[in-house]
Amino acid sequence: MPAKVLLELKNVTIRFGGLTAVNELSFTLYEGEIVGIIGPNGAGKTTVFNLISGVYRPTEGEIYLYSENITGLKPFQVCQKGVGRTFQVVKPFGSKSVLYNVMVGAFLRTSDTRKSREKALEVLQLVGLYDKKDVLAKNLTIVDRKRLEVAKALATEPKLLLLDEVLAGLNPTEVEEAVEMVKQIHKSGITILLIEHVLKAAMALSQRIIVLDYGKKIAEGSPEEVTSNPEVIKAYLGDKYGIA
Ligand SMILES: Nc1ncnc2c1ncn2[C@@H]1O[C@H](COP(=O)(O)OP(=O)(O)OP(=O)(O)O)[C@@H](O)[C@H]1O
Repeated sequence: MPAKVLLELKNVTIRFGGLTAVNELSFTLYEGEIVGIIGPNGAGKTTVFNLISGVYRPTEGEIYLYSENITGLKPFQVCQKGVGRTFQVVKPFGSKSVLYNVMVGAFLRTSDTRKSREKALEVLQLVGLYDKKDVLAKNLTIVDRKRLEVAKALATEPKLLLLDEVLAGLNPTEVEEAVEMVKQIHKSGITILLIEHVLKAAMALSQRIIVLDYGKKIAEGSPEEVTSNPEVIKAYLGDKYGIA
């Protein structure tokens, strides 16, 4: 049986004044995929996440989740429908424990404290933070803060997880660990759409890549296909991150 369509963007455009941050973007995401969105600085990647998660409403176009038009829904409604996300800049409740922070996410699905604690402990195990459940969030290292951010999103029980640069700022060993974590999450049955600047890792993780430049999709395909695409190479020339 062919995979089910989970998410569909149809000609999505958003303008901020005179700037078209995302320009007639269309793509389809199937259940069970890991898809990466890459592109130079300012290409519109985070704006795409803000559009999907309801932070922004598109100026034009529609967004469908399991064939339901979710365009214009509020962020908590999109989250309730099964889309979890992390943010590029992580903002935990610093003076609260790791467990508390994750339970906040779990309360989206239950008002029962015991159940929310159980869910939080389960996702802490999945992201490798179980042993640090009682540590105050502000005392976590960068890599653990990223894990916490992912755990908070997972606690909302998403069907689709949007990961915004979870590998940025990590050293090579930490990147390897984080890549492993993303693979585990995917194995647990969650579809993943990720934005990455660490291109090697994005390539290693993603089955399919969408390349944005100035808000437009300039390429889509397997990692091999997009990295040999002349337009993609041109878009990255001069970008400090390079293609490698
Ligand atoms: N709320 C906003 N108001 C005005 N302009 C915005 C807003 N949000 C994003 N932009 C602009 O839209 C463009 C795309 O930004 P976006 O953050 O989506 O890019 P990005 O690909 O995620 O970049 P980076 O890799 O640097 O995070 C940029 O020119 C940005 O300045």
